[in-house]
Amino acid sequence: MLRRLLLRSPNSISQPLPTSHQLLPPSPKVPFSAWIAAASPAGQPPSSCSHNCRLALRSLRCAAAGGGGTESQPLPNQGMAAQNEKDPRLARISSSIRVIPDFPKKGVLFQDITTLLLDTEAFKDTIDLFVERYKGKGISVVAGIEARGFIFGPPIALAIGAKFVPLRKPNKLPGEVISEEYSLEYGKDVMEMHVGAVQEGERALVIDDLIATGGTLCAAIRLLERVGAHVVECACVIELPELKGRERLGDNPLFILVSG
Ligand SMILES: O=P(O)(O)OC[C@H]1O[C@H](OP(=O)(O)OP(=O)(O)O)[C@H](O)[C@@H]1O
Ligand SMILES: Nc1ncnc2[nH]cnc12
Repeated sequence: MLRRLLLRSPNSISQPLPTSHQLLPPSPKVPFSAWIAAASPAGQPPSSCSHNCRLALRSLRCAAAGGGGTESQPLPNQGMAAQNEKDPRLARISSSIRVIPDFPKKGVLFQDITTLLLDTEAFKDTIDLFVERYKGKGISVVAGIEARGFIFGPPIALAIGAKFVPLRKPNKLPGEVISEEYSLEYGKDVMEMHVGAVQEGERALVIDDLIATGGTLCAAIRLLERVGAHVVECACVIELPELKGRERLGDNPLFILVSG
């Protein structure tokens, strides 16, 4: 699915990485240097941002189902999300994410968070936004999805006083596991979790970098629910709304920072 035409940047690590989320190139097939020149200055949202990279800090449409937290520890609803959309940190986060067309397959617009990780302020703001939302909410487990959920999950877990549980690709965890198969935008995969890592009744947060079709997060939820945990919310840096992952999650709450 080709949603927007962007130029592919070179893979060479000697090149500075462009840090523009959803930045439209001057025209297709212009040289890479022209694309760089069109990028917004560091820390500034691209001029197209208000239209092309709408910032979204949404809680979910299923909040009414009560999945957003316990009655004593409610998570903010959509009203709070609208207020947070004005948070200036979101523009920097959005503009620090690089978009690469046709990776790993033709038609996929790949949202590359490695450029966000190079921007120390944007990376810190990303973690802070999640920590501000989840601290003091009685969450005892942060479950991070391999691979990119392993980047964002551990600092959040440490900051909110929860344990970190890795949800891994098959045959990576050495102990006894439970497994769930799931489908992806570009393939199929299996997710595994160590038996005994999460206890019945624990309150879990699921972290990943991105929701596309939602298949990955659904598999994570199934794993956690199989052992009797309560998934308080799923949280991602990026949502690709056109792939309707939010709908696939049904009543499970989803919190995201930016929309791709
Ligand atoms: O919403 P979905 O359609 O399920 O897709 C989202 C998943 O796809 C990406 O991971 P990927 O499977 O590419 O694995 P990787 O992080 O190990 O590269 C991304 O990091 C999410 O985990
Ligand atoms: N478009 C995309 N960018 C980055 N990761 C993805 N995972 C699934 N779709 C993706």
